[in-house]
Order: sequence, then C-alpha cells, then structure tokens
Amino acid sequence: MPAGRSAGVGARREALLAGAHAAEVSEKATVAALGRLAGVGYHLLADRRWPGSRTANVDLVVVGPGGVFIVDTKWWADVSVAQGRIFRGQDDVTEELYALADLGQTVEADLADVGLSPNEIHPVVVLHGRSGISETVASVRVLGEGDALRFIAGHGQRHTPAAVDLLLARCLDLFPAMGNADAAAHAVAVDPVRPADRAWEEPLLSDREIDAALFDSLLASPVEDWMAFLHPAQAKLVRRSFNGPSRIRGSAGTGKTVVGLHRAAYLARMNPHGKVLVTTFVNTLPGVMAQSLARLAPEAVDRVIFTSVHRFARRVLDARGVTVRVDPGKALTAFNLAWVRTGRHSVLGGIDLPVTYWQEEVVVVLRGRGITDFDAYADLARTGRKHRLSLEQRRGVWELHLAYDAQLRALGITDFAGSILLAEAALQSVPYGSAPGEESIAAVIVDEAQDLTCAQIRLLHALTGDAPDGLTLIGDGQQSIYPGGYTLAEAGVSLAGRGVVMDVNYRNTAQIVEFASRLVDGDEFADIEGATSRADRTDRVTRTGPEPVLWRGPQPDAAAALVARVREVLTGVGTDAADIGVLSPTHAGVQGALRALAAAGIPTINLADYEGVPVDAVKVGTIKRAKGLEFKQVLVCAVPAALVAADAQPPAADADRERWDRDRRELFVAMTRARDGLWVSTTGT
Ligand SMILES: Nc1ncnc2c1ncn2[C@@H]1O[C@H](COP(=O)(O)OP(=O)(O)OP(=O)(O)O)[C@@H](O)[C@H]1O
Repeated sequence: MPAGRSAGVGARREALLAGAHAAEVSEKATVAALGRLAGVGYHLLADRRWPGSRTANVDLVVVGPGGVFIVDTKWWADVSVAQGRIFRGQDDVTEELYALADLGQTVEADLADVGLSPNEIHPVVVLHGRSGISETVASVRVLGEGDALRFIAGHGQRHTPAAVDLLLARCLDLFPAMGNADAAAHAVAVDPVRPADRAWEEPLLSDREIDAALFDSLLASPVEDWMAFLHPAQAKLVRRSFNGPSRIRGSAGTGKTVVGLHRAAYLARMNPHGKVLVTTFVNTLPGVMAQSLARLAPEAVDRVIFTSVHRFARRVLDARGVTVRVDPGKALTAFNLAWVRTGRHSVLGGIDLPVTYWQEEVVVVLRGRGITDFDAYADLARTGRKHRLSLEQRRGVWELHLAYDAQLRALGITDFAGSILLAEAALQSVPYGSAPGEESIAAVIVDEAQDLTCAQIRLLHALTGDAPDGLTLIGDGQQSIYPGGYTLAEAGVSLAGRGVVMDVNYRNTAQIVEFASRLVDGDEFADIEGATSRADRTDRVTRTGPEPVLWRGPQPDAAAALVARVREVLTGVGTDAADIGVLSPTHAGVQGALRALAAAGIPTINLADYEGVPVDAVKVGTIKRAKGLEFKQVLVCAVPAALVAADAQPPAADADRERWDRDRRELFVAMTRARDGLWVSTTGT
C-alpha cells in the first residue's frame, strides 16, 4: 500500500475521530447549558433517533411550557450570518441547516394532529462555545450556546402541564431513543456538569443570569389557549402550502382571523427574505391583530406588517416620493359640486334614487376598479349592484365620474379610491421592495377580504403575484357591508380551487348564533368568487349562554335603557368595561351612546380612536369600525325596528333591496361580535 495513501486514511480517521469527539463534547455542553430548564417544567430528551432514520440522531429535544425545541449543536468556528445565510469563513453552509428545517416541518405535521400550532415548534442550532448570536437562517434559529437557555425560557408559560405531558408523549414516540431500549427513558439533566475540556473556562451564562431567565419564565403571563393550540384542522391550515392565491372562508366566529394570524407568523418564519403583510379595510383590526401576534409569536413581530390597505397605499406613495393629499371631506364637496353641475341635469337626475347611490357608483364601482374608458364600464357586470342601468344611464354616470375627477384635480386632492390607484401605478414603476429602506413582501394576508375594492385587491396581488402562499384572502361574503363589490376574476386573481371553508363557531354562544342567523337566514349575496351565494353553514357552535335581549321602546327612553343595560353588565354580569362593545349602524347612534354613557359616568372610548392598546373603557363605535373584533358583551343600539321585525318584508325596488340586504348583513356583523351576551335596542315601527 503506498505510504501517501496510508497517511491520507490516517489523517481522515483522525479528523473523523476529532469530529466525533467535538460532536460529543458540544452535545454534552448543550445539554449542560440547558439542564437547568428541567427545574421549570422542561424535559430534555438527549440523543434521540432522527425520525425516519435508523442511524442519524437528534442531539436534543426540549419540551416544556415554552413549546418544543429541536436542538442540533455545531462546533463551528468562524461563523457569521448575513442576509439569512450562514457562513463558516468564506463558505456558505446554509444548506447544512436544511435537514433540521425539514425535521421541524415533520414535527409540525405530526403535532398538528393534536392541534399544536406550528409556531410552537422551534428547530434550533446551538453554536458551541459562542454567545451573543440569535439569528434565523432557513427557518432555523441559530443561537450561541450562551443564548440558548434564555431563548427557550423566554417563551414563558405557553403550555399547561397537561399540554406539556401530551407533547412529551408525542415527542417520545416521534424521537425514539438511540441504542438499547433500556436507555429509552428520557434524559433529564437537572444538575449540569461542565464538560471536562471546558472546566477551566468562564461559564457563558452566570448562575445569576440563569436564575433570572428561569424566574422570568415562571412569572410570564400565560397565553390564551388558542394562541398555542388550535383545532387540528386549523393547525393544518396554518401550515398548508397553496400553489398560488388561496381563500379561507367561513361564517362569523369560525376562527378565520386566528388562522390568519398563526399563518402570518408561520409564513414570516418560512420566508426570511421577505416580510408578511397583514391587512384589511378598517384601521382598527390591524392594530388589534398586531397586539395578539406580539403574544402569539413574539419572534415574528418585526417580520409582519399590520396596516390597513389605505395606510399601506400611503406608505407606498411616500416611499416613492409621490405627494398626494387625500381629503375625504373635500372629496365629498367635490362630488356634490359635480352632482349639482353635471349629474342632476343628466338622465340620472330623473331616476328616483338618492344621490348617495350615484356617489357609490362613481367612487366604488368605477373608481374602486380604476376603470379608465367608458367601453369597459358599458360592459361591466356591476357585481353586487341590483339596480340595472341602461347604456344611456351608464353614460350619465360616466359624465358624472369625469366631472368628479375634474373637481378633485381642481382642488388638488384625491379620495381614498384615488390613492389606491396612484399607489398601484407607483408600484408599476418602482416595484415594492425597490424603494429605499423597503424590504420585499413575501406573503400578503387579507382579512375581511370581501370589504375591499377590486383595485385594492389588485394592488395587494401585485406584491406577490401568483407565488405559492403569496396571497391568502380571508373573509365571509355574508359579512360584506360595502356597496358594489368585485369578483376575483376581475381583479386578475385565480383561486383554481385553492379554497377552504371553516365551519366551527368558536366565538358566539348557540343562542347568539341562532338570534343573528334568523336575521339573514336565506339572504343571498354576491360572492367574490363570482357566484350568488348564501351563508356558509356552521356545523358546530362550541358555547352556550343566555338568550339575547331585544329591547323595543320609544326613542326618548332608548338612552336610559342603554345605560341601564351597561350598568347591569358591569355590575350584575361582572364584565369589565373593556369587554363591552356598544355598536350602532350610524354615527348619530354612536354619538348618542357616547353622550348617554358619559352622562352616567361610565368611561368610554370611541372605536375610531382604538387601535388595539388595552384600555379600561366601554368601546363605542359604528358597526363598520367593529369589523373583525369581538366583545364579551355587545349592545347594538339605534337599530331601525323594520330591519329586525319578525315579519320584516324586503322593499320591492332593486336599489332599496340592495341597501336593505346590506343593512341586515351589517346588523348580523354587529350581533356576531358578541361572545357571551347580546342586547339589541330598536326604535320606530
Ligand atoms: N381552536 C380554537 N379554540 C378556541 N377558541 C378559538 C379557536 N379558534 C378560534 N377561537 C376563538 O374564536 C373567536 C373567533 O375567532 P376569529 O376572530 O378568528 O373568527 P373569524 O372567523 O375571523 O370571525 P369573523 O369573521 O366573525 O370576524 C376568537 O375569540 C378566537 O380566539
């Protein structure tokens, strides 16, 4: 045998032995570094078999109140992380983390069967002997050995002891012990021993630091159940991959927003190279969702943008240096001028419809689509509009639209619809992610998607195109409360069957669902998928409670009745002020309620000023502002009696019927905001 070859084999064997020794030492060091977690309810499963492999091992699986952590230790010198990739010296070794990332997904899939949110599973690489490193690479958390305990303990109290037992049992099955069966009992390192080769070194984390981390972990407030555990069908949906735009629909309270939030956190982890945008029509909901995400998945917070679609458009314009003044008040003046000078003298003036109908037609149907030539409007299906318009009448609308546009220009302003169109155009010249300081968006999740306009959907779709898991539309056509509407086909979005329907109501009591559903039972609405639809069925309602109350009385008594009910809820039922929502279809109703409650000394906050920061006051607002929110107790006031009467008959005229249907859907939205108790006051006949 040639001497050179023999020397080469020897050197490789030595390298292998050195590698094996390094692996053993570093694994022991990691177990030692994390051992103290056992004192606060964690189980450390050391040296387990890699699921599906006969020989490969997983260094450590940590299961406890903070979730499940799959730990691989690396003895890597000269490591750096840049732009989501990891390097050893000059070599990009990111691919070496893929197997652990894949293992994370295997574990997610397995534990989704018991409803564990995939956000509770953390593949972690621990860098031996290092400190001050906490990065995400290929959906794997890369930590210094001195950072690992704090990272795990920092997840606080997310799982009860019973849930931990459940997760532990699953993990013991999923990760069998290596070697002989006697060693199958899981290793719990309570009293860490420093590896011999490091006995002389300063500890990476002092005892005081460890104590502080463990203490903080024990003191952390528990999270709500749904933040960690979901229904298995929900947990699977959170991580389900769709090969293009998808839609999640379902009736009120079926957990669509919850799935959207978990999905946002999940996609944020899976896409280290782009942010996730969570958006909707109203300003209130994104703030509330952001607050929830901060507790549900704190690590995802800086990877997810929560904002309303209008604020997002503003952000796009600002970043591209487009100056535009959006002034809804002046825009209304501009429309009224256009009506007075053009509209009312046209064919439209002779039709028995309120001016607001034509305003909706121009602002939502035309400008909400960004239609730029009459022929396109002449052929438009006008989804969601019941009143048919002849070609001549459409020409009248077109003239009104041109007159309105001219007025806006003369005033040097635009309306909300105009700002969306400008943002859409701005993105065509400078795509999102190219403007200074802008990070690209990998996924967009739209809640209450049925409330958006066609142009808004186009704007959001442009951010991701048809990329897998790029666009997730969440909503319920039954809750659409804005005029007009659109179809996804018009917006250039094809779902191609990528739709999921959720059918278990987790929010309302059966009594509230029954009461609210009676109102809209059998009503039809235009769905964004293009068909005329009826409400999605709710297969199961998980909660029960008292019968809702319908208060009928003369107008002058309504304020006193409202105050009496709020007092009863505060003191009799024992609900905190912050968990009470007083909702009204009109601004006048909101102002009336605010005045009545203030006069009674009850603290209130207008939903128009509420963006999710907890405040100890009764929330009062229009139903539109309450979209997507929920309260333990809801009081709906100033409801026209004719809408809720048992024998209520829809008006015969098309346009009136359209308004009536919308008003009833709005009321349905208000009632289904209630978790436990519902009180509705009506006036009139
Ligand atoms: N698996 C679950 N277990 C317990 N509670 C859940 C679960 N899923 C959702 N919930 C709760 O149900 C309520 C309704 O959820 P969510 O707001 O996501 O419903 P939604 O479908 O978006 O409703 P809407 O369309 O009416 O706004 C929330 O309080 C949420 O925390």
